[in-house]
Amino acid sequence: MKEGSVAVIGAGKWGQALHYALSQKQECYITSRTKRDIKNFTDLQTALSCEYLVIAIPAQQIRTWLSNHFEFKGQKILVASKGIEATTGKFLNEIYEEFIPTQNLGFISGPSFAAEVIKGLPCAIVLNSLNKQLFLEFEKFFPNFIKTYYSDDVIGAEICGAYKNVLAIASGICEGMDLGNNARVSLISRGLVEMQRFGSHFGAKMDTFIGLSGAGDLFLTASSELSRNFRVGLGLANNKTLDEILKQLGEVAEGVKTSYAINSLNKKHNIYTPIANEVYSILEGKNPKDSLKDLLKN
Ligand SMILES: NC(=O)C1=CN([C@@H]2O[C@H](COP(=O)(O)OP(=O)(O)OC[C@H]3O[C@@H](n4cnc5c(N)ncnc54)[C@H](O)[C@@H]3O)[C@@H](O)[C@H]2O)C=CC1
Ligand SMILES: O=C(CO)COP(=O)(O)O
Repeated sequence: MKEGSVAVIGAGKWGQALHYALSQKQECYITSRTKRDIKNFTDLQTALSCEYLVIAIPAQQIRTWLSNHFEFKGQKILVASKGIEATTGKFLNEIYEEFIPTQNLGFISGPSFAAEVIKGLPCAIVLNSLNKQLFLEFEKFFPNFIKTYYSDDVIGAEICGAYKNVLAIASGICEGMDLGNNARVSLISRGLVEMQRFGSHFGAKMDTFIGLSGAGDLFLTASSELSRNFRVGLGLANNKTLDEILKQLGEVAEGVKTSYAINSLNKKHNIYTPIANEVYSILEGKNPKDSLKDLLKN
């Protein structure tokens, strides 16, 4: 293993933005399935031989990718994806822990649109790990335009990052239906309460929901067309089919599959999640106008 070396795995929007950020202070490799014209692009084996890996592949592909390509040789990992595995209802930390010791795992959360990070615009994120030493090692790779905070609430960060994508779809639907600012902000506020209720069931810490990982990322994603999930919501409100919307998007919108995961988890654990339920139902064909009526019922 090349000591001190850093690589990003996955050259989508977020992988490329993180590669740009992490290249400011040191050399940083990047790899993906198809070759890209990016500085320090390398093959997978070279990337996997680095000591520090930042993995930015979509949540639903992680298990297969780890099974097929990854061999643990002591690498330290920062997970950059946001989502819940739809087939199992597992949070991303649970999947990674099947392959990698907990002490070697960290998770990025917080409001951070790739499109702004890649321009070097300032932002603040959280690096979540049960191992504070890991945070200290990764922290020094981040450039001056990114402020990094530490948290040991891995499960809280994972739930916030995944749940806010579903709420961003809901907010996009609200915007697409022209329901006004009062409606959108009511939805976001009640969404935060719902996300907290869901998270507390799984042991997330309350503080996480009012910080960058929770309210921060929710406010960002649920209020901007820069969010792919928000744009999925806009499309649904305009009666486009999900297939059409995703084809046009051409990038991952994690909230779609995560809605299915949350739908299974809230049924299994009997958690009251009215907004996520309506997003799931709309994805399954319910008319958004009927969802609105149901959400407004006292
Ligand atoms: N774009 C953003 O602003 C942010 C994205 N994220 C999260 O980062 C993750 C990735 O998102 P983006 O890069 O934006 O998506 P994207 O749609 O731009 O790119 C996804 C990339 O994943 C890789 N990939 C897809 N399937 C794969 C497989 N089977 N094996 C290996 N690699 C595969 C490919 O390199 C592809 O380009 C998502 O979980 C997303 O929620 C988190 C924070 C910000
Ligand atoms: O997580 C994000 C910003 O923090 C990106 O959100 P979208 O995937 O909805 O674009």
